[in-house]
Formats: sequence, C-alpha cells, structure tokens
Amino acid sequence: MSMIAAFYGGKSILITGATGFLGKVLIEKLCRTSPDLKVIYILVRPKAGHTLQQRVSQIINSKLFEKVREVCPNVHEKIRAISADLNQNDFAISKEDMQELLSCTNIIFHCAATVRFDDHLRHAVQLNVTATQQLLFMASQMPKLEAFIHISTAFSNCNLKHIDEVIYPCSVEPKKIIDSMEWWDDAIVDEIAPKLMGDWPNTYTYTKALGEMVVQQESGNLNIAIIRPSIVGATWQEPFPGWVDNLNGPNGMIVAAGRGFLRAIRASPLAVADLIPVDTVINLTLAVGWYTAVHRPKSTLIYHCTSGNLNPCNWGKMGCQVLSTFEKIPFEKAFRRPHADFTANTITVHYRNAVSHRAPAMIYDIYLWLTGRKPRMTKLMNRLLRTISMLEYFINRSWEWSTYNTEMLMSELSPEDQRIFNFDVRQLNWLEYIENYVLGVKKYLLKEDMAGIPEAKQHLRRLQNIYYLFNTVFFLIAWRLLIARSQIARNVWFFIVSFCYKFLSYFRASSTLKA
Ligand SMILES: CCCCCCCCCCCCCCCCCCCCCCCCCCCCCC(=O)SCCNC(=O)CCNC(=O)[C@H](O)C(C)(C)COP(=O)(O)OP(=O)(O)OC[C@H]1O[C@@H](n2cnc3c(N)ncnc32)[C@H](O)[C@@H]1OP(=O)(O)O
Ligand SMILES: NC(=O)C1=CN([C@@H]2O[C@H](COP(=O)(O)OP(=O)(O)OC[C@H]3O[C@@H](n4cnc5c(N)ncnc54)[C@H](OP(=O)(O)O)[C@@H]3O)[C@@H](O)[C@H]2O)C=CC1
Repeated sequence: MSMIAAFYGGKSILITGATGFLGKVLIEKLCRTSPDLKVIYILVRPKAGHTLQQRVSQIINSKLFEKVREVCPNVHEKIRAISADLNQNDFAISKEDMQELLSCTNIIFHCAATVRFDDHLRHAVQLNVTATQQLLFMASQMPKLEAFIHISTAFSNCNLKHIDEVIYPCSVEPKKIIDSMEWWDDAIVDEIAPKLMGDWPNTYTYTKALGEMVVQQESGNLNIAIIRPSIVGATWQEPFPGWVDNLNGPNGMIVAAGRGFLRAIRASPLAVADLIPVDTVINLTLAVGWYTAVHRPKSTLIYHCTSGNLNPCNWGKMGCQVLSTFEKIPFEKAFRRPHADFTANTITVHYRNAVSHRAPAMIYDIYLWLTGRKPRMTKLMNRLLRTISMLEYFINRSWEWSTYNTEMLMSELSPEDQRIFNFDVRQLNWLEYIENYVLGVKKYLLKEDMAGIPEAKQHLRRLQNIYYLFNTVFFLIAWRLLIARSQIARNVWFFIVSFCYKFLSYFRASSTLKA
C-alpha cells in the first residue's frame, strides 16, 4: 500500500495555478492515485470568455485526464473551482468561499506564477511575491493546515554557479519592494528595475528569488517546503509519455525547429541541459507534501528537482536527437526542411540571423504579397528571434545544484512509493525521452495526426527540391552577373568550360579506341 497515496485520502487540498502546465499534471496524479481524496479546491480566474466551470470541464475532458476518468468517474465532484484572482486583494475570493477554504484546507500547493521572462517588474512582483505573501497569510489562519508546498524554480539563484538547497538573500528586502510598488509609478519602476535585479537576467527569476525570501520570512509556525524544478519538459512516463501543452522553454524551440524556422541558435553544445520531466516534478511535489505533513521537519526544506548532477545530458546531444526524430516523425506545414545548428560568436549569430532567418522570411513574404496574401513571416521570425534572445542566457551556461534533500526523501520512501511516485531521474533514458517529447509536441501541442506523416514527408521532399532549384537559379544569376562585370570571373569561366570540353573529348576518344 502506498503511504503517500493513502495520506492524501480524505484530504482537502488547495491548489493555485491549477490551470497551468504543472497544475494540471498535479491534479491528474492526485485524482488517479488518491481517488478517495475529499476535495481539491482550485483558485481559478475566468478567462478568455470561459466561465470557471468551462475551464475546469476543459481540463477534465482533456486527453491528459483519460485515465483519471476511468479510475475516478466522479472527478467532477472532487474538483471545486473557486473564483479568484491572485492579483487582487484577498484574491477577490467571496466571503463564503474564503470561510470554507480557511476552515477545511489540509494541504496547499502554490504553483501559480507569471513565468514570462519579460513581464513588467510590478506585475511579476504582484504575482510571484505579493500573492505568495497573501497566501501565506491565509495559510496562517487555517487550523487544519498540515503542509504548505511552494513551487519555485532552480533558476531563482541563476546568478550563482553552485546552488545549495538553501535560501539566498536578495539585496533588497521583498517587503520593502512590495511596499514601494504601491507608490512608485511605472516610470520609476522601469528606471529602478535594472538596479534592483542586479545580475538576475529577467524579472521572472528575480521575483521567484524574492518569493522564496517571503516564504522564509512569513513561514511562522507553518510546515513549509520549497521545490525548485529546473527546465520542466514533457511527461516522461505518466499518465503517458510526451504530454505537453504550451510553448514555453524548449517546447517553442522544438516547434520552431520542426517547422524549419529555427536554423541556428547561440548555445553551448557542451552546456548541461538541465531538463526535468513534469511528471517527475509532480511525483516529488506529492512526496514532499506527504513528508512535510507527516515528518514535520524543524526548518523549511528546499528540494532541487534537477537532472544535471544525477543524469547529465548536454544541449548538443539533445539537439541532435531532436533533429534525428524529425526525420522519422516530421511536423506538418513546414516552412523549410528542419535543420539547425549551434553558433558560437556574435558575428556568426548576426550572419545566420540575416541569411538563415530573416532573408528566407522576407522572400516568403514577398511571395505572399505577390500572390495577394498578407505577409506574416517576417513578424513571426522577429518574434522567434526575440524569444531565442531571452532563452540564450540559459543555454550557454551550466549550473550545479546539490540534491541532498531530494535524495534523502527518496531514501525515506517505501519501495512501493518509490515506484508510484518515482522522481529518480537516474532511470531516465534521454534519447528515448527526447523522441517521445518531439512526438508529444506533434500530437498534443500541435494536434497533428500521425496519419499525416507520409504527406508531411512528401511536403519536405518538395521543399528540398524547391531549395535545390532556388539555389541553382540563384547561383546561375549571380555567376552571370559576375561574368558580365569581372575579367577574372570570365577567365575562370573560360578555363572551366575549356577543361570540361577537353575532358569530354578525351573521354569520347578513349571509348572509341576501346570499341
Ligand atoms: C528537448 C529539448 C531540446 C531542445 C532542442 C530544440 C531545438 C532543436 C534544434 C536543434 C539545434 C540545436 C540547438 C539545440 C539546443 C538549444 C535548444 C534551446 C532549448 C530551449 C531552452 C529553454 C530554456 C528555458 C529556460 C528556463 C529557465 C527557467 C524555467 C522556469 O522556471 S519557467 C518556464 C520558462 N518560461 C518560459 O519559457 C516563458 C518564456 N516566454 C516568454 O517570456 C514570452 O512568451 C516571450 C518569449 C517573451 C514572448 O512574448 P511575446 O509577448 O512576444 O509573445 P506572447 O507570449 O504573448 O505570445 C504571442 C504568440 O506567440 C506564441 N509564442 C510564444 N512563445 C512562443 C515560442 N517560444 N515559439 C513559438 N510561438 C510562441 C504564443 O503562443 C502566441 O501565439 P498567438 O496566441 O497565436 O498569438
Ligand atoms: N514550466 C517550467 O519550466 C517551470 C515552472 N516552474 C514553476 O512552476 C510553477 C508552475 O509553472 P507552470 O505551470 O509552467 O506555469 P503556467 O504559466 O503554465 O501556469 C501558471 C498558472 O498560474 C495561474 N495564474 C497566473 N496569474 C494568475 C492570477 N492573477 N490569478 C490566478 N491564477 C493565476 C495561471 O492561471 P491562468 O490559466 O488563468 O493563466 C496558471 O494556472 C510556477 O511557480 C513556476 O515558477 C519552475 C521551474 C520551471
């Protein structure tokens, strides 16, 4: 019998960020392994014309929840959506709902965050710091609360090279920043942001670091743990391999490479690609929830959920496997044949951006314009280049994360729990994982049918022919212009033609003699 699964039975669990990438996998696993849990409260905001109930139904009826619908047919009744906006005071939760949350909640998983790298500092502070502070305040009023699990990121201290499972202080107290945000106008925030952020590369990582400090400072008597996942990727095993549903991190790059937009990227092939499957993160999260509530460690424990020190793989190996998977499983509607490589220095990057990214986009836009359609490729390409520029920081460096607490927890689990809530990345076969990842991007993110593969391959062959034809015509025109203008080029041309003529004459003469 799984101790962890049994622990969640009969519990009331509060999840923020439940509609996000990690949140969905968390609910799925909870409902599948502990179908007798009492209720999962999820804080959801109405969005894009969808009511709360529509948003929940969309999740429950999705492919990800296929197994849950079998194991827990009354899953609809287990999930109770509460209207909330984490950017508002008291999260804009109604009095009745707040009363119920305060009196019933046993466990909190705080996943909500803005994960955008370019978010305005004010907004990032509001969601990643102030909302965390408010949630801790709520938690302190919950008599039945057994554990509060905060999801942070392994990159909250990406300004350091070696990172231990401790909280590193930021130079300015989060409380001061929260207070200042109330009276600073946007112009002041814009001016002061680079100074506050120091050597953090973006508002996301900086505010996640502040969020951790808030957790430490406001923990009071609460049982708290912090989980720091690295780059979260598609599912490894559960509920099925390769599930992914957004364009964040590597996902967007896989789409861009598979459709032939991404041709070159400034990345260190030998830098460690610290990817971690989302189901591994969730297994650790649930194990941490159990351990924190049952063993009540004296201090706040931090768990690194990373792969680099236990089972390292570099960007070079991953990139190659991604490209070789495209050969077998191509994406539909490719712009060009998938082919991408690493660039190292600034000059090559500018050259490749001009020749391999911008020029083909412009040529395609001219073609669209000539055929009466709206040019769109240059805009798309600019967006891709902007995204790449934001990811570059993370693919040109390696970090070392110590994982003592995570390994300690692994050893505390029963063999049954180690199997059901497996977070041992040493067992992960990267090549197999990446292949399933690419397949998952095709099936679950791009929603492409596997039956379309022959047509996709045919399309790629056509693109290859267009590429050869284009290059030949381009070469001939360039050569013709060169000959017209340069005596040297004319001499070279005369030399090549006369050489070919002599070679053919000799070949013909020798074959006539043999006959
Ligand atoms: C398995 C991995 C192997 C990878 C190999 C893949 C390539 C293979 C090629 C081989 C060649 C060799 C090279 C390989 C090696 C390098 C590969 C690089 C891999 C990537 C590395 C990832 C590093 C991640 C670092 C993470 C650190 C921290 C992790 C975390 O804690 S949190 C999660 C990380 N957060 C994010 O990723 C968010 C980042 N996003 C943003 O900040 C913003 O979205 C933005 C990028 C700034 C863009 O903002 P915009 O305002 O311009 O756009 P918006 O978001 O509003 O979206 C507008 C529309 O554009 C679509 N879109 C958004 N992002 C992408 C995208 N990446 N690709 C394509 N399209 C995108 C979006 O859907 C919108 O569309 P619409 O709704 O239709 O308008
Ligand atoms: N994905 C990754 O690679 C990594 C993620 N993490 C951490 O994991 C956690 C979850 O990330 P992930 O699932 O990828 O993020 P997503 O962007 O997929 O999900 C974010 C969630 O937060 C919710 N949210 C955002 N703003 C509000 C708001 N104002 N009120 C209520 N809810 C809000 C979103 O709701 P809505 O659907 O309404 O927008 C969504 O459910 C984050 O804390 C992140 O820092 C850490 C390392 C890596």
